[in-house]
Parts: sequence; structure tokens; C-alpha cells
Amino acid sequence: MAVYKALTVAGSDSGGGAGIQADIKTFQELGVFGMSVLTALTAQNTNGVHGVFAVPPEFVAQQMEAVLSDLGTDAVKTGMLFDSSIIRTVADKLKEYKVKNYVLDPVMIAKGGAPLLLEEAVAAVKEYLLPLSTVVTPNLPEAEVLTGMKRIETIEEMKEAARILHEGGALNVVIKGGHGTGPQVTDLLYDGDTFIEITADRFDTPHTHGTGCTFAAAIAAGLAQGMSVPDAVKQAKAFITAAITHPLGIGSGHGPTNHWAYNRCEK
Ligand SMILES: Nc1ncnc2c1ncn2[C@@H]1O[C@H](COP(=O)(O)OP(=O)(O)OP(=O)(O)O)[C@@H](O)[C@H]1O
Ligand SMILES: Cc1ncc(CO)c(N)n1
Repeated sequence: MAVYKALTVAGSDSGGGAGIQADIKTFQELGVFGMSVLTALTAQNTNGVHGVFAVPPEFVAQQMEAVLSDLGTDAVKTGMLFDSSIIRTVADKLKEYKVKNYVLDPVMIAKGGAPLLLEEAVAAVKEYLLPLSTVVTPNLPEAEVLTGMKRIETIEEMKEAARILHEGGALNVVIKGGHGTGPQVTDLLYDGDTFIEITADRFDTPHTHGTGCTFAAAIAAGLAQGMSVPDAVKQAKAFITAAITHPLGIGSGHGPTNHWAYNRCEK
């Protein structure tokens, strides 16, 4: 049996719905061996982020070396990276170990408004990570920050943002529509040539904590198994849609999605 491996480089969510915990659960459900490099610890629950404890960049490097020099990986996903020194460290290691299949989730702000990426680090994401990425997966506010566009709401504006990020070095761009409005939620995939719109009904729920992490981890799992980018993105959309539409209903705020649903609930 072939064993496929994926590595998440991200922050820990003590509440278990986002970050490293969401990624590992997603890898497991999609049949990929999950590994993790922690960039920060958050004291977090469904009501928000109560504290952040960043890992020194030297220790982030040590974790990446430990994993990549021994186990290796078929894909890497990055999430919360917090500051520019961690970003440079991660970029150096991705290059040193010639990582293929890199999914960049440019996590910036948690649902309650807490910063998960310092402002000083935005330029480093663009300079060091975007050009290495196989797929970048910004939500609408993140796409605005990365492109400098004032407003991204319509499909035409999403297409323009995707073009800018592709020119910035990403091989493929997925602009996620979760922060939009209307009865449907559309994610837009662009490979520099063709646009693919992937649409689902918008599910009315407060339990959307960690949707972005889960979606990006699912893309990484598909790529690790040798799927094409469009197939991995479509599978990820099906995975997150199942996770959102079968809520667990736990916690008093924005609860986690249901990572079991894709494999165990009726679609
Ligand atoms: N209410 C919803 N109903 C159905 N799908 C949704 C809903 N909200 C988000 N999604 C889907 O979830 C995925 C993540 O999108 P979203 O824009 O929420 O990411 P995000 O803001 O980065 O998430 P987070 O920061 O909470 O982890 C996308 O595929 C999006 O289409
Ligand atoms: C650790 C962590 N990473 C990412 C997010 C974004 O959902 C979060 N809330 N917490």
C-alpha cells in the first residue's frame, strides 16, 4: 500500500477546530499521513483567541529539518505563520528540501478579529512564499490585503485578484467566497489560463471556525495523493461543504466544523 504524507506548518488551536488540529484531522480523513510543524500556540476557543505564544524561528527550522530530512513529504500546507522571521525560515526550508505541492493559506485574522499574522509580515508572504506556492487560498479580505485592491465582491473582482496573485508568483489561485453574501458561495480557481467557478449553497450557521484551514489541508491531501489541482480543489470543496452542513454544535461561539462528515454522513 502506498503511503502518502502531508505536512502542516501552522499554529495550534487549543479548541481543536482550526490550525494544526483541523489540518491533521483532515489529512487523516482523506487517507494521508499527517505531520506538523508548530509556528505558534494559541489559547483559543469558539469565542476567540485569548493568547498567542510564537515559536522562535530557530525551533521552527529545527522541526522542519527533523521532518523533511527523515520522513519527507508529498505536500506541505502553511497556515498561521505570525511574523516575517518565521516566514523567511519556512521559505528557506521549503526551498532547501525542494518541496513540491505547496499550499499557501495566507491566514491573517481569526474570526473574532485577533491578528494571526503581524502587519509587518504581509510583504514577506508576497516576497518569499507566493512565488513558491502551487496553490494560494486567500479569503476575500486576505485577497484585498495581498493585492491592494480596495474591494473584492463580484466574480469579476475575484478574477482580477486571481490574476494579480498569479502574476505575483502563485501557480494556481483559489479565491474563497465564504466572506461574501448571497444564497450561494463561490470559490474561484485560476491557473493562469482558465477560471473555474466552484459553487455550493451557502449554509446558514455560526459554526464556521476553521473552514479555511480545513479547505487548504484538504487540497494538500489531494495533491499529496497525486490529484490534479482542479480535482484536489473540487474534493476539498466537497469535504468542507460536508463539514459545514453537518455541524457538531459544540462551544458557545463560532463552533468547529465536522471533520467526520465527508466520510460518514449522507451527502
Ligand atoms: N456558510 C457557508 N456555507 C457553505 N460553504 C462555506 C460557508 N462559509 C465558507 N464556506 C466555504 O468554506 C471554505 C473556506 O472559505 P472561507 O472564505 O470561510 O475561508 P476562511 O475565511 O479562510 O476561513 P477561516 O479563517 O474561518 O478558517 C470555502 O470553500 C468556502 O466556499
Ligand atoms: C491557530 C489558528 N490558525 C488559523 C486560524 C484561522 O481560522 C485560527 N483561528 N487559529
